[in-house]
Amino acid sequence: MTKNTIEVNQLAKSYGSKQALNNISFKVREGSCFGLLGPNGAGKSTTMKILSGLLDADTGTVSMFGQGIRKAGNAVKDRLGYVPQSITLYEKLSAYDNLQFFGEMYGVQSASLKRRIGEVLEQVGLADRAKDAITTFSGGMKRRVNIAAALLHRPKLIIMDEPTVGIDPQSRNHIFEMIRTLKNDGVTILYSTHYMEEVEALCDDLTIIDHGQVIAQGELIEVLDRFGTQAVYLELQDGQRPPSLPGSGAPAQKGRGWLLETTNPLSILSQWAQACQSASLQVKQLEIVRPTLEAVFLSLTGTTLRDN
Ligand SMILES: Nc1ncnc2c1ncn2[C@@H]1O[C@H](COP(=O)(O)OP(=O)(O)OP(=O)(O)O)[C@@H](O)[C@H]1O
Repeated sequence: MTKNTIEVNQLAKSYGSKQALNNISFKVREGSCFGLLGPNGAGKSTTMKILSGLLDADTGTVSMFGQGIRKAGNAVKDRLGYVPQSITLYEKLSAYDNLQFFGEMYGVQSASLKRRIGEVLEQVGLADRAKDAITTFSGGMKRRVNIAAALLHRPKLIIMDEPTVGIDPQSRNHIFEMIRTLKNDGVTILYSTHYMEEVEALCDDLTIIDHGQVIAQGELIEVLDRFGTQAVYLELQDGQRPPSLPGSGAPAQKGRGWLLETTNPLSILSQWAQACQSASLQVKQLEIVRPTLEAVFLSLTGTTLRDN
């Protein structure tokens, strides 16, 4: 039977009259990467702070590694690494010295700390910058050191609050690779973001929250299939317009081609193939495409995620 590393039950939290979380529940399977997805202000950070023990919920329960977090205290904290949204590093100190500080704070044995700092810097791709002051680092590199700090004590669960906000593509790729490696090593990851494509690239399961409420959750593929609409993508030579299909609505332009949402993609695909052949149009690409999370969010809320 699958074990759950986290079980969140009916969690609610208000700040004054502002209800940030309205009875949210979800489960994170051991060894999975779980996406907590939602627009700005949805309640992601509030959830993660409660899970990390930095904030108390008003009502609801959280268990980790099979224990209620309130009672378990340090037994849970020792196995948890938390990467906050804001970067918390000493700018004038080197990456190595920062990690030494965090290692001591996390209680890493001093005999093994030096080796461990070398390992985590390697993991985040910054081994060659160990002796450089943080002030000389790019935003993305700082974020990677911030992540390295949370890995020092070899946590079995890592909670990451929007680790890729405002960073360069190279750092983003490093973070993605690192997450995949951690997952292969059996570490459970709770990953919060408002970038849909990151969840599509990294996560096995997800919960989408909006205004403090769960609006969809499950396995990624299952959520896409349950809430999304399939579509057919057609791209023609030299940006030609696609032939119109009677009774099928207008396709939307997508990149260099056109996307037609449909409940019967096979029929649309074959109608388009025949129409293009009859009209001697040169097809560059014609395929059935899975719905995206962006489309799922739009269909559930009527708004796009980034515009919120
Ligand atoms: N300390 C606070 N005092 C008052 N309101 C708060 C506080 N922290 C968060 N909120 C409000 O609670 C709601 C949820 O905020 P939260 O930071 O959890 O969202 P989020 O999904 O993490 O957003 P973001 O992606 O912008 O970080 C928002 O409306 C926010 O303004």
